[in-house]
Amino acid sequence: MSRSSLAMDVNEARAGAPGAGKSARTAGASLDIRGLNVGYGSTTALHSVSLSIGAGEFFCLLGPSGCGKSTLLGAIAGFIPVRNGAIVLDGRDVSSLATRQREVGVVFQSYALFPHLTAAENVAYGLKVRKVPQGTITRRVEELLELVRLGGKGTRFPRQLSGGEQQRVAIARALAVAPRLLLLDEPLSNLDARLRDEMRVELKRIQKATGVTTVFVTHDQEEAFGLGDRVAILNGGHIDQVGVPREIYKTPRTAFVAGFIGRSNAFDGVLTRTGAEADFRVGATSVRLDDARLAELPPGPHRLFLRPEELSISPPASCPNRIRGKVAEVLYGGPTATIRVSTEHGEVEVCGLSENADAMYVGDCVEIGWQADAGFFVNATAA
Ligand SMILES: Nc1ncnc2c1ncn2[C@@H]1O[C@H](COP(=O)(O)OP(=O)(O)OP(=O)(O)O)[C@@H](O)[C@H]1O
Repeated sequence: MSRSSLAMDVNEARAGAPGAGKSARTAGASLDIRGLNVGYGSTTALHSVSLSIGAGEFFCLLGPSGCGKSTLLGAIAGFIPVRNGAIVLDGRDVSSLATRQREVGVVFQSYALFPHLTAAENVAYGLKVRKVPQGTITRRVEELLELVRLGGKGTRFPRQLSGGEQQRVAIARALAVAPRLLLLDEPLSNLDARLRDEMRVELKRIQKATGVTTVFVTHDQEEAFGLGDRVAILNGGHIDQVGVPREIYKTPRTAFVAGFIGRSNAFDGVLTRTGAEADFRVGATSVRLDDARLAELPPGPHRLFLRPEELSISPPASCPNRIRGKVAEVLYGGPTATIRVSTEHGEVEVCGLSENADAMYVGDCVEIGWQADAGFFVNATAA
């Protein structure tokens, strides 16, 4: 189905929705969240959260349990009142509007389908409530069921559909009223690993086809990185970092993000400067760093984080950084293997191709190396 035919249908579907007409030209709205404070009684769940999400963007909110992801989504949807701040959709402050007037579609972890309605009737529900003409409803439901690859299954009841199919009905139902914003709260976490992978691909396809701005909540880093054009990391009701997945992985801005995203080895060292000379030492080991990075670091203590895949065992002679250790554990993981090595700086995790670990055994003496541009430092003031 082409994007233009969907967009045309979107306009028709939206004709029955409040505020129809003038805002129906593009499928997705831009979203600005400004200084949002949200709480429950004496608990403050969101502290002055600000975010800008572009029209048509697939944006992920990622963070551990209790960091405020669902609260933020609920506030955007209009389910949870805000104490301060503004939620602005395409330049219009919607903070005090009811959910229905915000033109948002919501999909939850539990599909929340009406069990006594068929898949098609579930998808049609919002359109019926909005008194959209029956002909438009029939056409739109058919198109949406095709979009989520459920063509021909419209007459089935939810109990006659698999978990993945039910979730696709829930997505089609949320899209039926042509929302400007699609909000998804851990929608894949009830599915098994294989189905979850398939649904990720489907979701991305559906989002690109409709162009609807999407905010997706998850605690699963792989999911957020796989789906999100950009990702925000929430920590205790604050946003620690917003960026494209690669930027967040390669250059975490806070110690929390460094610890939460991926795995890393931490080396505590001290930088000293004597005239133009700078020396970063971890214990007695002098660590070679890129000149540009060295220039940015003030004298004093710093923690160098190195990803397991940035380290190699038996590095080439040209490798500027190397430490010795003893293999403590070899963990086979299919294409890659993780080797834990005991060193004078503590246990270090190295990840590489498993074929390189085939002849490695616990107790072997090894050398670990890394390049001068490997790893990252966390800004002390942001940590
Ligand atoms: N109805 C409520 N009443 C009181 N406190 C609440 C309520 N809902 C959430 N909270 C608190 O607000 C904070 C944020 O909760 P929220 O559900 O938004 O986190 P989350 O990141 O979505 O967590 P999870 O991943 O476990 O769903 C938590 O401290 C939580 O205990």
